[in-house]
Amino acid sequence: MKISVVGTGYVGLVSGTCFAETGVNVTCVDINERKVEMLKEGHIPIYEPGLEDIYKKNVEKGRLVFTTNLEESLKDSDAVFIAVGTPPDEDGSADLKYVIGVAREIGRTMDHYMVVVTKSTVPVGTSVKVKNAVLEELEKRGEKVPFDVASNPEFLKEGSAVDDFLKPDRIVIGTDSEKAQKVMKRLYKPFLLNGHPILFMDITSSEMTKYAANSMLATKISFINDIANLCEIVGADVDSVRKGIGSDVRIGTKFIYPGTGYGGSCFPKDVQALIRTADENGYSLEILKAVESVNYRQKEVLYGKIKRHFNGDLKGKKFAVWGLAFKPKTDDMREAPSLVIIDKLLEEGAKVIAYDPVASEEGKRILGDKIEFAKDEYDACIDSDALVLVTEWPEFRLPNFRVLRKLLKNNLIFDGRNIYDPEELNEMGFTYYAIGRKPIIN
Ligand SMILES: NC(=O)c1ccc[n+]([C@@H]2O[C@H](COP(=O)([O-])OP(=O)(O)OC[C@H]3O[C@@H](n4cnc5c(N)ncnc54)[C@H](O)[C@@H]3O)[C@@H](O)[C@H]2O)c1
Ligand SMILES: O=c1ccn([C@@H]2O[C@H](COP(=O)(O)OP(=O)(O)O[C@H]3O[C@H](CO)[C@@H](O)[C@H](O)[C@H]3O)[C@@H](O)[C@H]2O)c(=O)[nH]1
Repeated sequence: MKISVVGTGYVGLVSGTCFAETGVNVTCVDINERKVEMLKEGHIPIYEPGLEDIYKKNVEKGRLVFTTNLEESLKDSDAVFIAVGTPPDEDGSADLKYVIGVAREIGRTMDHYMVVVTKSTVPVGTSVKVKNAVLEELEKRGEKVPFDVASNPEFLKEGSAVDDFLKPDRIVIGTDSEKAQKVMKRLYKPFLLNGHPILFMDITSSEMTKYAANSMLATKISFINDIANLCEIVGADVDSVRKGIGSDVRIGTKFIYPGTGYGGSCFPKDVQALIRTADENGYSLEILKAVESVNYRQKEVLYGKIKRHFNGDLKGKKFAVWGLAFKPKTDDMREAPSLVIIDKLLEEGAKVIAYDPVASEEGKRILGDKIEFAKDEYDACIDSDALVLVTEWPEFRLPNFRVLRKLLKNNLIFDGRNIYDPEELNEMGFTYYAIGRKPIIN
């Protein structure tokens, strides 16, 4: 089979590469010439564990190619996947200009039957817009090229995108065409050998499934963050409570880790977009509105602890921030809690020196010389007043606390992800603040 994937971001590049891994011929298309050049020269523009190996292998085999020319990519394709960005518009709704722009270009250039698949996260009704955009362009050409549309939301997570794509929990396909179903079934069969299902449904339900899934996950996170804050007030330990509730299989252990609020390019914008869809349809999604406001508040919780510890005076203090990316194993800083915490510290006249194993370059691009960048996690702590852990990279989990005690001016740690053992830090004489747990004061 042969497919085109339009957009070579986290979703497009991972999807295209993983499809190539099954033997499909894949052409990845992007309008960003620099990105396409990089990819042609053997460099991946994003950090995603495991991607480089299969990218190199499939490029060598000639099954994975890159271009800026959509028309050329569509030649002989059985399907074209639209995987471009859908950033939030000013009012919170998803901006569809890139998706519809690509649909129009497909309509202008396609010359044989194919399935036009929307993989970007798009609100209910978008596949109809995609279909109409293609039809309008075909009409302008005065040609009748047959095609079907399908909605195929993507559920991969950054940091484990390749694994998630190769071993999905389920594949969701919305389409009303049997022919399109057959093409999609054929393409996805190699990923479902683990017995996980391919779920066919109507297009509207498929589009809704993506937003409902992300909103449910965001709700779990805001719920546990709210509970964590209450635990602190009443003297409970949220880590015990998390384990206590998570062992009930109806609740489950995943996505109930409290922290500094959810970030990234998906939850914040998708929760907002679903609230907006409901508003437009005369319905108010009360739970999601609370999820959003709890998350907004949560991003400032760690900063609040820092400010209170220093009795409101942060002027001239220096903080070592560990972790800039919105989560471990990615270089993505979109909506990262680190940005909120750093901004707040700088506003109060504090200095920040940050270290991230992968996102430091992205940090330099976004923050410029507003903060300093350390060469490693220990370097960041030299003469800092406190360590502020924001992103739980694996290499931050077991630092040498004896060394930290020597480097830091005060034995003081603010842990935004509850990764350290309070008792161990107490024994070592640290003052330790975490989320939803009693502080250790030494
Ligand atoms: N990042 C994730 O983890 C994730 C997971 C599931 C779903 N999604 C959804 O998938 C979509 C893409 O997300 P992403 O994170 O990969 O975005 P991204 O910003 O990383 O990449 C989008 C790419 O599309 C390209 N593009 C824009 N217009 C184009 C055009 N007309 N022709 C060709 N290329 C074009 C851009 O240059 C860019 O490289 C979004 O709707 C997002 O919500 C993202
Ligand atoms: O228990 C948890 C789990 C996650 N987070 C935070 O939630 C955010 C999002 O994390 P995660 O979901 O792992 O990463 P994403 O790459 O944003 O993936 C989400 O968004 C994608 C884009 O739509 C979906 O495809 C995925 O299924 C969905 O998990 C990050 O800031 C995490 O730190 C928590 O605070 N506590």
